[in-house]
Amino acid sequence: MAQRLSIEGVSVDFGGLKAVHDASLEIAPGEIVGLIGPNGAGKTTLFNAISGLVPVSSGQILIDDVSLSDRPAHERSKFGIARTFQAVQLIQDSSVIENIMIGMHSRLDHGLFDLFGQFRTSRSQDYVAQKRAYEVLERLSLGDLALTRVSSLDFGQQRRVEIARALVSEPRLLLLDEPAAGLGPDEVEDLEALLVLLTRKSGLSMLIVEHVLSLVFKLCDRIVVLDNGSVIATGLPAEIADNAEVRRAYLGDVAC
Ligand SMILES: Nc1ncnc2c1ncn2[C@@H]1O[C@H](COP(=O)(O)OP(=O)(O)OP(=O)(O)O)[C@@H](O)[C@H]1O
Repeated sequence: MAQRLSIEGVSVDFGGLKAVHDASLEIAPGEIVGLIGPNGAGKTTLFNAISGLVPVSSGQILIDDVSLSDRPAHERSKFGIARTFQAVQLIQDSSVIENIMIGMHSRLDHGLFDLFGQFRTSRSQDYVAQKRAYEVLERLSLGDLALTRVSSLDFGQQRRVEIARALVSEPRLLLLDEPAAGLGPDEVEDLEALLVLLTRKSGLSMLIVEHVLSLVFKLCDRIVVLDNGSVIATGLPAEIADNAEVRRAYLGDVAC
């Protein structure tokens, strides 16, 4: 099923600060797009606008031709959007499988409230949810850790669990906010292999914010560069690496 994300002239203001200014970008079905730029450029704010955590001041965010602007965050997952956060946001005292099941709520039938307003899932829904959660864990080589408490996992494994939690809602567009932050070189390689597997084999689209540029330049079909809230360049990785304005604003002499 087609799923094109279009961001058209989006601005996000915080009081007098224009965190994002008139930004436009597109992600075609199956495409992997990198969003890079210096600290404070507005990358996370744009993610938050797409996932409905901050309102846009102007502009439009569309999935195919449907505007998401007036839809609250919990409804956006029904349009096939899922995300991870810059800081790991797992319940440390709970097991891996319990954390994964939390990500399934967007797919369950929210009509099932009992007379006292308590949310109920039927036995068959519980079964389907658990089966799906185990499938995703297996896909991410986390099956053996399903019953392990999150606090006893290393950081790389916790990042993987976060991705698994985003995937159980069966998204068509995955937004990853700095998935390589805090990982060592070997873990970054593992992450790259995982992301290739998740996208290229299944047609999942991805928008990835990342400061580990070697990962972005290897993985992405296209790269969008934000600086001071504005898109200053969009292009193929080789074009971005050669772009004089991007080098001045962000890349400097970093080898890509
Ligand atoms: N909730 C908020 N209220 C006020 N200002 C904010 C808020 N969130 C972000 N900002 C400001 O908006 C600007 C963009 O921040 P944002 O976190 O989106 O940048 P970023 O590109 O993700 O940076 P980094 O690479 O460091 O994560 C910054 O000046 C930041 O201080």
